[in-house]
Amino acid sequence: MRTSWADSVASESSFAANGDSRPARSSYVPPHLRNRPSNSQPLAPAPVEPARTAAGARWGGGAGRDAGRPGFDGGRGIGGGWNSRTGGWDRGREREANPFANDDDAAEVDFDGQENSGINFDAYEDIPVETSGDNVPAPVNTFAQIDLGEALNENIRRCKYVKPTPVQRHAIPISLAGRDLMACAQTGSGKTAAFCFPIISGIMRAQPAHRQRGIRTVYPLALILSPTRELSVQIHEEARKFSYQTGVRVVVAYGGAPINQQMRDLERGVDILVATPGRLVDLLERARVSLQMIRYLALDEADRMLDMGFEPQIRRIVEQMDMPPRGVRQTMLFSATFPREIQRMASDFLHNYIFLAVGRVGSSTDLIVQRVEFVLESDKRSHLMDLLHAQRANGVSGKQALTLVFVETKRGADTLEHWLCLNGFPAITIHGDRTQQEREHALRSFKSGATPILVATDVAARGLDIPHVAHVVNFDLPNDIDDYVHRIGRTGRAGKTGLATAFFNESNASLARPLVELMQEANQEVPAWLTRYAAARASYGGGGRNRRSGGRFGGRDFRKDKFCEWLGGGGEHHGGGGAYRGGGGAYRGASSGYDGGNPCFTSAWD
Ligand SMILES: Nc1ncnc2c1ncn2[C@@H]1O[C@H](COP(=O)(O)OP(=O)(O)OP(=O)(O)O)[C@@H](O)[C@H]1O
Repeated sequence: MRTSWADSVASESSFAANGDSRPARSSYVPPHLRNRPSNSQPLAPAPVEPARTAAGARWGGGAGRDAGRPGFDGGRGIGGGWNSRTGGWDRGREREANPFANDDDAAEVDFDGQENSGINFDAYEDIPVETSGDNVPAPVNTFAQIDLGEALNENIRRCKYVKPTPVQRHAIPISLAGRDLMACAQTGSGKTAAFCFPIISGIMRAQPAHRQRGIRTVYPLALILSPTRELSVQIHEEARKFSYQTGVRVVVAYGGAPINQQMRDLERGVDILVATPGRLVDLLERARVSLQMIRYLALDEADRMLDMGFEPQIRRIVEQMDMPPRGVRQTMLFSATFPREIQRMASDFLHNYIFLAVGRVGSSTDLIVQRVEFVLESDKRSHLMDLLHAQRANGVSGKQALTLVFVETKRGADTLEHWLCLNGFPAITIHGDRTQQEREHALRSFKSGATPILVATDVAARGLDIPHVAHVVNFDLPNDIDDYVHRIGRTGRAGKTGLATAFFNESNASLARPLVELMQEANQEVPAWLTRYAAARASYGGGGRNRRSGGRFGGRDFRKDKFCEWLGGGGEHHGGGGAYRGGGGAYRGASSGYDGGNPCFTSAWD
């Protein structure tokens, strides 16, 4: 049980905001069950009807993009007529809570004095985009150019999305054409919608599938996997907005929350299942979920999902259960980073896929001012204090801007939080030793501004879309440059600007070189002392662990490297002998061979 001052302040303010005098812990409701109408009945198990979501009237027949995939009923082709679908919610459409209901409340939170320049996707206009693969569908410029269906278009309007972001402009037509996709695009650039829109629209337009019947087993049509519970909750919330009143039902399942509740929710019908791998395996083993009907598989933060920690679970889910094989299902992998080794492994899951790279690695970093300061371990706390004081002094009415502080260990997070609170800075932590309730409470308290400093381990590094984060501090730098990219990407999202400060010392020497290169690519000012560190490292041949996932771009299709190897010219690309590849010149020089004369791949510049 948390007892810190910050917690009590945050909990009090959140109770007050809810007009609720009961303590949150005793009234805990999992996030996916919130926002239901207050008079909704307790969730009694609904009559089990596994085929229900497929049974309603769906789109009329016609040749669809899935037509070529065995096992799929035909859907309407793109541009076909749209009818009202009454599948997922046909027995209780009136009970579908409005997922936009809380948006106005959120807008009322007073973030005066914090950076909020509004959505400015023009900032991404001149971002280079590269695609490779066979017959790449052309990008679109507007949502109107894509026939997503009126209900989904209405939700796009409700989300206030005026035009698609670069990754959406390219990825949506690719996915709507039924192609497998590996997409690498900057943090905060709208990847969630890029995979959700085609899935929702595809389910809406397809003929009802003949689903299996099981006693209590459900048969989702789409599976979205993400590495953390909070990210799954966030994707679920987004997907519910996108699918509001479309008849497509989205359910979330993640660890740390009561499984019985999640099973009851699943029994009410599921078209799209958003899940963390561990909880999904549990549900599969209990035969509560079957993957037999999966048409769409999306892995968010795909490089993380396929790294050593998660790979066995993902292989089990995708290859060893009852999911249709690649080529039959459609598979979409998304991340801001895609190391080459992971791409190679990921290709096991894909069929004749298109690789899409939008911008540089972490290239939202043009919007994020990156600073690196040399700070000895023993000076870190006082240095942080200086930053926070300065920030408070600069904020309107002395308010603390939302600041996310990354540390390496869970223990480190707790001690830093305690110390900050003792020194008058309201802080709260999120890490793997906290209960799920504590984790969700911490996020809510931070998002609302009640506790403006969140001390986090890498559990909060990926995917979380927290508006108004003004400053990310890498109190402890990560060992891997890709982790740095994701961490700083918690600010400077959706076209806004942000600030990222890193405390660097001897113990981070292995990161010097990739950090310098990343900063140079993002037109950041690199301190001379850091360049010297990087040069010293290079002369030792160090930095092998931190192979960047691409040079100028968010990623580089590893198939092209393979092609160059075959031509006998691959050495340069790999920085031979395991040394960090890139260093600017060698890599960039090699990229001329990358674009030209490759008979296997088309390459489109945007
Ligand atoms: N077309 C759009 N117009 C306006 N806002 C958008 C658009 N698409 C997405 N957004 C908003 O941009 C923000 C970032 O989107 P999202 O979380 O999907 O980014 P991401 O690319 O998945 O980031 P990360 O790599 O950190 O996971 C969200 O608040 C989302 O609502």
